[in-house]
Amino acid sequence: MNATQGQAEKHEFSAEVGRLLDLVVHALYSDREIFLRELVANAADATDKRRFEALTDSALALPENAGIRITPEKDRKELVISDDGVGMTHDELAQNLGTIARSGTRAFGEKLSSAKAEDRPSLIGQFGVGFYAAFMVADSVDVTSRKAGSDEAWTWSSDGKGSFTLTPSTRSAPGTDIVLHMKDDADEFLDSWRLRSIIRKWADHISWPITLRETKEDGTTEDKAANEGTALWRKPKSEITPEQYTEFYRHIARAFDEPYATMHWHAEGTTEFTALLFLPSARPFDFMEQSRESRIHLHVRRMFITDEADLLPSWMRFVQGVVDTEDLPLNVSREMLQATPVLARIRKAVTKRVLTEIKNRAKTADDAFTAFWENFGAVIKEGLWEDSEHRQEIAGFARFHTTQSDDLTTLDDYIARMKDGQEVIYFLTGDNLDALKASAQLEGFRARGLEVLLLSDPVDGFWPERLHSYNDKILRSVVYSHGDLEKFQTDTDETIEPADLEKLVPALKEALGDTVKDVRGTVRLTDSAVVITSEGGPDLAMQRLMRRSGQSLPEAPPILEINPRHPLIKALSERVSKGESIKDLARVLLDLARVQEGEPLPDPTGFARLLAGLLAGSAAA
Ligand SMILES: Nc1ncnc2c1ncn2[C@@H]1O[C@H](COP(=O)(O)OP(=O)(O)OP(=O)(O)O)[C@@H](O)[C@H]1O
Repeated sequence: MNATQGQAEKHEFSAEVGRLLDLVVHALYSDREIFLRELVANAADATDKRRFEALTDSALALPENAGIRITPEKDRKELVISDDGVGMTHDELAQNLGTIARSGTRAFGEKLSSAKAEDRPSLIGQFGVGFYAAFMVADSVDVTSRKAGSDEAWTWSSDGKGSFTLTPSTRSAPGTDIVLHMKDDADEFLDSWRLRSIIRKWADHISWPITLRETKEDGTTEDKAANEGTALWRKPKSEITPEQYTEFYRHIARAFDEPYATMHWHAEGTTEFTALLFLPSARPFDFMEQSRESRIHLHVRRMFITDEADLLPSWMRFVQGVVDTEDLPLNVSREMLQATPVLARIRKAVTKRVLTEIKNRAKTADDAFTAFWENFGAVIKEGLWEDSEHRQEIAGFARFHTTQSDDLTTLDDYIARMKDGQEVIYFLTGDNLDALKASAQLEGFRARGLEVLLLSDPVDGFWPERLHSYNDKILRSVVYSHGDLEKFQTDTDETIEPADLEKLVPALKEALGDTVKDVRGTVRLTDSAVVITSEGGPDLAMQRLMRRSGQSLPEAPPILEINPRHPLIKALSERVSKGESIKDLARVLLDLARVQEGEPLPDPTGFARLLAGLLAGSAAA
């Protein structure tokens, strides 16, 4: 199986692979055994893939005894992992094993290099380091692969130090052999008992047979079954221990945490299926960068079919697990999967069950649910935007930050705390929680004891437009709610005489020209002098978000609102009544409002110069 003929081509690893390899090998020493989990999972994926492709091309059919073979060669200090999977071409070997395609992998490298040593194993747990984990135990690795449907085989070889070679090779049948030339200190992974226990721990549920070559006392060898391969979800609940559930969850999610919730049930009736689903208790670190599709595994009569059947809405994509049905044929094609009503029925039932589980856990309102919400709330809120069927239910258990306290609140609790006469659930959206808490937009609401929801996840810019109302209470941004403020008393503004705006407003309008849409007095401010806002359409925070996500929006000048009780506005008003110019001050005032709102300045240098001039004047005075 090793390369014997032809010229070796030398290739350099992409820079990221080099760095990742270095990190994986040096940082994760204590968790070395997961190399086997990663290689066996890859072998199983490749075998699944070939089985699926053979449905439409019988030439690719798997051999009768298809499986994964693990062979320790103690004398040669080699460990060989072979599969009958789909295999890789020359280009696929170079691409898959020489570059990093997933952006998450890059982020992983960055996170790992900055993590404390004791946190590293759990990071690796959250992330399948994949094939490169082999270099934790091997000085060098040879991968010989023949693509199903092709006669050509190639061997990829590397010592994991910057480059790899590709050499023409031979293999009697399609599939892949991975030969690990083990490090001196990795002998334990050539022992059958050790290998067997790792397989039991990590790969027991893989439905392909895994065999382990064992040497008998007389020196002959025997391939012995090493995994149980029974589908755990088919066993009665009473026969499954919590540890087995956890191990299965970790296997299917490639995770290290405990499941937060385990849902295991058998449905009978119009559609028959068994489901074993989990809510994770930790968020995979690259979760927000992963694709938006649910990855629940669909099996038909125990046989893995696909993880692309979209069995749950994408706002539930954190759910992990398996659905196994009797009601589809084993040779179900992708087209059929999309069209069959069976899948639609299963999807409905499974979604309902997960929703009920989350709702029940939300009712307990304990720390575990808060942690769950902190991990996945930003994704769940996508459902408020796109899942019209469940929108109100999601709103019922969603949690929010507010101006009231540091604890998260529900909308029901917010409503219970509403002031007499308050009809509206107020919210403010923005980029981050601290900036929101300090926003000038909140001053008038704070002064009147009106609680405001603080929404700082990117998705918060969108869903309020579709939720409209909850329990007959309208949701509205504080940016568009200043009219409501007149209805509520505050004890701060009575004592200070407001400035006369009659001359100031036209003077500001003249000084600012078409850089503003309007200038007006406001009651929404107590501490700040000015605020900018927009009228109708998306508010300024939303406009910024939309621009950042690449949408082009027409530039609309903002409205400048001024606080008649602020000393600066009073001073300006006096200047105007004395007939003095406020041209420069007006421009600084507008830019100050922009800075406060987090808006970019159109002319930062001009602003700095003007401000320096004004400061020089006041410092000299
Ligand atoms: N035994 C194999 N047979 C066929 N292709 C393989 C095999 N092992 C790896 N590959 C290919 O190489 C790619 C990279 O493997 P690697 O384990 O590094 O990442 P991954 O499996 O895509 O992701 P992860 O392991 O991080 O979940 C795989 O996606 C697959 O295309």
